Amino acid sequence: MDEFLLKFFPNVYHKEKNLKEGGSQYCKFNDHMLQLFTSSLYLAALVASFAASITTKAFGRKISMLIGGLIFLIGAVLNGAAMNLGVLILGRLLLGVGIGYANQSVPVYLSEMAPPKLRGALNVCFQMAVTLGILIANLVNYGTSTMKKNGWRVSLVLAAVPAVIMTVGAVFLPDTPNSLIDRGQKEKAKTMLQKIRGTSNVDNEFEDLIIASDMSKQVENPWGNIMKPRYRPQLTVAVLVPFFQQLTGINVIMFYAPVLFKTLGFGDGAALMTAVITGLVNVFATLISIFTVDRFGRRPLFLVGGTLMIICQIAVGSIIASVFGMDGLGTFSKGLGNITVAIICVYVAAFAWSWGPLGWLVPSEVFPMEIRSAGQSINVSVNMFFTFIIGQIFLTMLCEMKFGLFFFFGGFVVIMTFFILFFLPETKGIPIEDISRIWKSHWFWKKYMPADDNTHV
Ligand SMILES: OC[C@H]1O[C@](O)(CO)[C@@H](O)[C@@H]1O
Repeated sequence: MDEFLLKFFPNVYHKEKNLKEGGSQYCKFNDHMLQLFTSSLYLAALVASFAASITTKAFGRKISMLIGGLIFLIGAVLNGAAMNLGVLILGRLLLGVGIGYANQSVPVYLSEMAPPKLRGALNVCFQMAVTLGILIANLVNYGTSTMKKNGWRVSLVLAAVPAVIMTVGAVFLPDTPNSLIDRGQKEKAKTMLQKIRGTSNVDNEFEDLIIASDMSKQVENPWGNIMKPRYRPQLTVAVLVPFFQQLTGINVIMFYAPVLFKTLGFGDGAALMTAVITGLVNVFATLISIFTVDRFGRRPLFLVGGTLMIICQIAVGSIIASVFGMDGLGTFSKGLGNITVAIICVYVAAFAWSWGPLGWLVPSEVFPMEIRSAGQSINVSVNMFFTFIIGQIFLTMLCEMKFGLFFFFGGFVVIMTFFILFFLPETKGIPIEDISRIWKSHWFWKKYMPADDNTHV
């Protein structure tokens, strides 16, 4: 929104206005402060996810959600009231801390509360909520962009709504049985398990939870443990899957869709509307994942999604190259602009049934108990780190690499699709306690598996 740019990023505003008469389209939004504004949130989230793992372990999942909600609320209010760039970025950092706490505690909470046979679908619901949030934010931006004054303030302060829901919700949510056992409250844990399973017959599951908790307490140093050769496959997944998820380039579309569409020559309103369309596609394609992930498995979703993404990235890169060339001079015809948006929608859909949800699901289901907490922290922090990197350098990359940027991300999707093909075993339908057998029978990873070792089962 012009009013926002003029107030906080006047350089970007003037550069954009001057360009209306021509000049390179690739660099008009290249501004380090604008990128810092976008990406500072993820840096804060990365640091907070480690703090959250300590809070979550010591005080329970709901306390972490409560802290996350409250800090997010303060961030939203600061952002809406910001009078200068410093306060704006401070608010953004607090939003990040809230997100770090939420990302760490909510998936753990969900998977501990879920009955085992619903765990996959419920886990994908986490990403479903992420995509719904993005869509609502895009709609809010579309609505507030037409306000004469202070549209940006309304847009930013409305982040307080989910913050209040989360804070109040956390007060009323019960704690998970796993967390209660971990904190020595066995009786309470059993009553809770009976309540959430809807039956008094929970002895077997309760026994398993006690054993799992005892086992995890025996592991003195999960961080040292996860570095052992026998956990190499899991460590590889915990690092590479979130890294690859971000290197699909999805957040270029999610963060900068309006900017990208403006670069393609759409007006302000049309650019925001197009961002709403990609947001809708994102939500509906995530639904596809919920309904197919336990039927077809993870690998087919990854492989079909990856292949489609590669095709779309090559197509978008080629179209932009043909219109803007190397010097960034040129204008999109209406027809070609629409075709480009359609291709971007296919790309978003392919991501939303594959790397989006599976980027969270797959790492969370491959760790044996004794390294689960460490593995999950690695997963979240690698994800946040690369979200930060992409947020921080995208506008500069677009300016420097031009249309080549799309080939750059497309190249990464080629690599990750081959990684899935050769190195990721199928985890569909395998009970989490038996998960180590997928590595023992894998052509590559079996060499890391001690044949007679059962401690990690
Ligand atoms: O749906 C897109 C969103 O999904 C994620 O890749 C994972 O939650 C986010 O980084 C991104 O903004």
